[in-house]
Amino acid sequence: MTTRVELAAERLKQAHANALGALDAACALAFDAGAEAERAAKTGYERHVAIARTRAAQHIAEHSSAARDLGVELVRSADDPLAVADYVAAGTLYLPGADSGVNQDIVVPCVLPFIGRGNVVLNLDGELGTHLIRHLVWAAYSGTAPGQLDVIGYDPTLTGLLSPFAGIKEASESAFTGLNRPRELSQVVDRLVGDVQRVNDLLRGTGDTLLDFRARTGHPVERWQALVLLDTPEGIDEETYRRLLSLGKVGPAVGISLVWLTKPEADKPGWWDQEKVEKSAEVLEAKNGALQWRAHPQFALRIARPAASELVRETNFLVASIRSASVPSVPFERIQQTERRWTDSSADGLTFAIGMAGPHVVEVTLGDERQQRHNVLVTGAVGQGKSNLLKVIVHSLCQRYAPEELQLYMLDFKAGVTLFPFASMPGAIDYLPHARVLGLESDRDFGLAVLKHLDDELGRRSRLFRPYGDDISKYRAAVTQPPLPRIVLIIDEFHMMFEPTDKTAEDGARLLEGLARRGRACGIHIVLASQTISGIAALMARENGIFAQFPIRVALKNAVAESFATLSQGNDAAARLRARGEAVLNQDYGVASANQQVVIAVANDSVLSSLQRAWWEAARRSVTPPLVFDGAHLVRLSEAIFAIQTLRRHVMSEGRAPAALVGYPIDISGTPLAISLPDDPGRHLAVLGAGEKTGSLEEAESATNNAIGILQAASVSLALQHPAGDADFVCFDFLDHVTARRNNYYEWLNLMERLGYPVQIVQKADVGAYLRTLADELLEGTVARRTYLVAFGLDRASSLETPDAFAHRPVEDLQLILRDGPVRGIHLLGWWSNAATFRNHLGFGGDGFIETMIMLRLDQASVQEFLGPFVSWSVRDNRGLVADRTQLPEPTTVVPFAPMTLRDSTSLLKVDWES
Ligand SMILES: Nc1ncnc2c1ncn2[C@@H]1O[C@H](COP(=O)(O)OP(=O)(O)OP(=O)(O)O)[C@@H](O)[C@H]1O
Repeated sequence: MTTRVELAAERLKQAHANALGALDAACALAFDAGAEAERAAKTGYERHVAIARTRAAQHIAEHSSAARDLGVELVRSADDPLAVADYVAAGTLYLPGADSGVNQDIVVPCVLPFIGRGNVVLNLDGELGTHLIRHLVWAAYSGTAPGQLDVIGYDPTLTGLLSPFAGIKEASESAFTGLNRPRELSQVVDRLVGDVQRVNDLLRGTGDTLLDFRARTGHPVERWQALVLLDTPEGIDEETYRRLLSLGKVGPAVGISLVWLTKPEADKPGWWDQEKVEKSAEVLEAKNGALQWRAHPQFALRIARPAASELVRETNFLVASIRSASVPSVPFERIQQTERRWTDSSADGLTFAIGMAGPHVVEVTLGDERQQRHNVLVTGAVGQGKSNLLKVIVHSLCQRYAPEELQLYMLDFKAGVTLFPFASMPGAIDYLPHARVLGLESDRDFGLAVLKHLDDELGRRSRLFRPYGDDISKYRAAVTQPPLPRIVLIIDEFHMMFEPTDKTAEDGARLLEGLARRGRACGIHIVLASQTISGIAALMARENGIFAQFPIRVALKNAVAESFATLSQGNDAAARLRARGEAVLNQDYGVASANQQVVIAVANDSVLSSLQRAWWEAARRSVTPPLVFDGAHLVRLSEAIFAIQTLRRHVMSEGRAPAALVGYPIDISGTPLAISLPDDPGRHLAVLGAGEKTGSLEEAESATNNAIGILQAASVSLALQHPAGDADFVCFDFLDHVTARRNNYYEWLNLMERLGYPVQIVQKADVGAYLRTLADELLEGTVARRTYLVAFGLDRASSLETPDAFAHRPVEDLQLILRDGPVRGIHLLGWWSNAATFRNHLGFGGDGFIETMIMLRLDQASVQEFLGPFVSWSVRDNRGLVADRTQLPEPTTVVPFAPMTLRDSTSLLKVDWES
C-alpha cells in the first residue's frame, strides 16, 4: 500500500517536473507564436496569427493546470504517520499571460524538493529572506507527521528569525534547537555526521534512501532533521563549512536537509565557494528585485508573508499534535509467532521479542554464555507504553517457553491493572500458568518477602549446581529431567520499594543487588521497570551499584534527566523519541553508540488472552495457580477453608491445640497466620487500636472494621477445630447497633449457630455479673468446658472499673480470668480500640496476661510501649501488626480478615467438615 503511494509520489514528482518543463516549452512556443504572429501580421497572415495564439494558449492552460494539480498532490497532508515534507510549496510561480502572448496569466505552485530529498539555498536579503525562511520551516513542520522532524536553527547574529518556532520545545525538547555559537554548530555537525553513518548502516545494502526505506517497511524509522543556517557565511569556519558541504551532498538521502540563508552582497572568505553550496540545492534568489526559482527563471515567485504571531499560533497547534503523536503500531503477531507454543529450551538462556527496527524483529536474550546479559531495566514517562512493553515481554517469553522452563514472579507497585489478567479472577478462570507470584498493588513488605524467597531459591540452586559446575547451563546439561526452570522477576514501578529510605528500602536494595549480581549463574533474571529512576539512581549507584548489573536498558520516551539516568550521562536518546510506542534499546549499559531505536509491538488484549487461555488449557493439570497478593484486597475467611481443614485435622489426629486465624502474613506462603491457643498461661488474643478509619459520614458508612473481622474469623476458625462441639462461645456485646450491622455481626452470630456453636450473648449490663461468676468457678475449680470469650469494644466497658458496695471492681475478675483462665481452658479474644483502657484493664503487673497482640490503628509510641523501642509501625489501611511472645520470633505484618459476608457463610456452610 505504502509502496504504491510512494511510487505514485515518484511519478507525480516526475510528472511535476515534466509539467513544469512542458510549461516552459509551452511558454517558449507562445513566444515563438507571438514572434511568428508578428511576422505573419507583417506579411498579412492574420488568420494564422489567431490560430497560433489560440493553440499556444491551450497548451499553456493545459500544462499550468496539470502543474497546479500535481503541486497539490505532491505537497501531501501530514495525517499519515509516514508523511514527510519531501516537497514543500514555497509560494506560487507567476507568469503574466501577456508575456506569453496569451490572454490568461499562468499561476502554478512552486514545489521544491525538501526534507529527505534536497537542500535549499536562499540567496536573499531582508524581508524576503525572513518570510521565505519562516515559510519553509513552517511548511517542513506541517508537512511532516507530528513529532518526526527536528529543526536546528543556527543564528550567529542573533536575528531571532526562527523564534516563532521555539515553542515547539514544549512538546519535545529536540523538535527545535536554537544555536548561536560556532562551537555549538560544530558539535551539531559532528552529531549529524554520526547520524549519517548510523542511518547508512541501517540502509546498508538496500540501495534505499531513508524515504524509500520507510515507505517499504511502513514504519517511521529514524527521524528527519533540517539544519537552518542563517546569515551564512557568518559564524562558520572553514572546517565546518567543508563538513557542511559534505552533509549537503549525502544528508538528504539519510533524512538531513540543509537550508542556507545567504546575503548576496555579504563579504565571503576566500575559501567560501557559493557555487559549491548551491550545487546540491534548489536556489531561490532575487534578480532585478524579483524573486525567482533559479530552475525556472521565466516565472516570478510570489510568497506568503505570514505574521510572526500567526506562526506562533500555528506552532501551538503543532505542540498539541506532537504531544498526541503515535507511530503505526506493530501487532504482537508480527514479532512473535503465535501458532506453535513452547518450542524453546531455557537451558542456555531466555530470548524474547519486543518490537521492530525497520524490517527487523528485535529480540533480547537473557542469561546466555556469550553475551552475558542477564537483567533488564525499563523506563518510560507516564503513558508512554511501559505496561504494554512488559506485557509484550511476558507473552513473548510464555509463548516460547513452557511453564516447566520458565517461572515468573511479578510485582506491580502501582494501583494498576496490568497484572490482573494473569490471575484467575471472577469471570475468568484461566490464569498465566508460568506465573508463580503475582503482587497486584504490592506493598513493600510483600516485595521484601518475594526478594527473600528468591534469595533462598538462589542459595538452594547454588548448592544444587555445585556438583555439576557453577551455573544453570551446566546443571541442565547434566540433569535434563525434570528441567529446572529459569526464573524472571518483573517489578513494575520498582522505585517505590525504595521510598522512603528506611530499613525496608535498605533490606530490599541489599537483596535485589544480591539477586542481580548472582542470579545469572542460577537462572534468575530481573526486569525492573519504572517511570522515574533519576531520584533513586544516585542511591542505588552509591550503595550497591545495582544498575551495573543491568546491561540491557529499554528507554521509552522520557525527560532528559530520566534518559541520562536510564542510559548514560549525556545519552538523551529517550528524550528525543517522539511517539508513544517508540523506545531506545541499549544492550551495552546505556553507552550512546549502542542505541537502537525500536517500535515496540502492541499487546492486543484479545490476542494475548486467547494465548493465555491456550497455555492454561495445556498446563492446568500440571501447575498450580499463582499466589496472588493484592494489597488492597479485603481477605475473607472463606478463602482460608483449606487452612481451617488442615488445622482441624491437626487437632483431631495429633491432639494439637486449636488455633485462631487472624489474617494473611505478607509473605509468599499463601497460608493464613494461625495463633495457637493451648491451655497455657497468657494464651489470649488482644486486638488494639481503632478497627477502621474515622472520617466522613460517607466513609464511616462503607468502612469495614478490621478488629471485628479478626475476632469473627478467629472465633469461627476456632469453633471449627472443636469437631466434638466441646467449646462454648460467649460474646460481650459492647457494639452499637450501627457498627454491628455494618460489620455483619448478626451474620456471624447466625453462622456460628448454624455451624453448631451458638454464641451466648452477655449484654453490657450483665458483663460484670458474668465475669464474677466465671471468676468464682475458676477459684472453685468448677469450670466445665473450654470457653472462648469474644469481646468486641471492651474499652466501652466503663462499668468494669466501677466498684460495687464491697469495693470490688469487675475488672479484678477480668484480671483473674486473664491470669488463671487459659490453664482451665478459658481464652479471651478481645478488642480494645483504646490502648489506655487496655492498660487499665490489665492492671498493675498484668503485662504477661495476654501474649498475642494485634495492633491496628495505633500510633508508633503506643506500639513501642507494648512491644519495645525497636518495633516500628505505621498505620496503614487493611494492615495489622501481630506480636506473639511465644509463637513469633518478631512482630509480623498481616492483612487482617475482614468481617464475614453472606458469601463467606454460604461457602463455609457448604463444606463437609466431617469428611
Ligand atoms: N507500542 C505501542 N504502540 C502503540 N500504542 C501503544 C504502544 N504502547 C502503548 N500504547 C498505547 O499507549 C497507551 C498507554 O500505554 P501503557 O498503559 O502501556 O502506558 P504506561 O506507560 O504503562 O502508562 P502508565 O504510566 O499510566 O502506567 C495505551 O493506550 C496503549 O494502547
